[in-house]
Amino acid sequence: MQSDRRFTSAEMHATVPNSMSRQDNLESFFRDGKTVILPIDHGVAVPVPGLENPFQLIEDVNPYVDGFVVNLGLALRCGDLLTGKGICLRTDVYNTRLTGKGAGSINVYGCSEAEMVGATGVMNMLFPGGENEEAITQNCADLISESLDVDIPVILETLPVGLGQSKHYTVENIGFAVRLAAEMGADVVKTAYPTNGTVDDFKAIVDSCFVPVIVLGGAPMGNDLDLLSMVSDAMKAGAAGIAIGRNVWQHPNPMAIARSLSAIVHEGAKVEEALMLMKEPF
Ligand SMILES: O=C[C@H](O)COP(=O)(O)O
Repeated sequence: MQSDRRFTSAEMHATVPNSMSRQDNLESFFRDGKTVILPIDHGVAVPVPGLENPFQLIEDVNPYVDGFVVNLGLALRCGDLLTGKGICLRTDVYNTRLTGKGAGSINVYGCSEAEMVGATGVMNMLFPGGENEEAITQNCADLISESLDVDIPVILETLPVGLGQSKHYTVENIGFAVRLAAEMGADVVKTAYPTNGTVDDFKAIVDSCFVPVIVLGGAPMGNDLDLLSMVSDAMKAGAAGIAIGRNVWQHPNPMAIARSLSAIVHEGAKVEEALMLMKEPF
């Protein structure tokens, strides 16, 4: 029952200082140097069929996921569901409908809210070349600056122009966006696999980034082969893992696709093996 997940009023107002080092916080997301993160923060931006019961989803995919990206509302109501996982608090709202100016991102929370919910990371959007680039870039800088005081690592989700702008996700633009995020001080850079990019193209991007790079999935591909191949290519190129949301929780079988993605990321499974695994019982 969702109501079981509500904190009491006292718990909701209890700020728990994060006493872990920045590195320990960062490592909460990684297993053997790789990570499978499930973002479930999309409710601030797009319709979310598949996320009606996030509590059940968290339980279902738990064995295959190392960390979650959540908004404050859910983080406050998850109780101990996220225990043992990396918890990344989304600190901006990226609903373009709120800004009315295309690529939106408004900083709404910071590291104090992250501490309140026991988060081990925070995440903001960075939209180089986007309409609100100036404010969004400054928001990211402010978040990074604040994070240095409390040692909570920052994952910057860096996407040329904005969310869902795949025609702008060229090798050149993704390369710039990734490097920009790293230069600004991101601990981890999350981005899209470049449109029409080869493994070598992405490898050059990852190699020229001095912090781990993880890839997102975008809108549902509707094709397991395409999704698993993209992830396999990203890992071959040296990515540190994935933060794939809609292609998991809007998949007809979220547990199965999460298990197959984890097999590629953590066990180096080939695409064909991961596809076969989709058919295995649990
Ligand atoms: O935090 C949410 C990510 O932007 C999106 O993840 P996704 O594109 O894999 O659904």
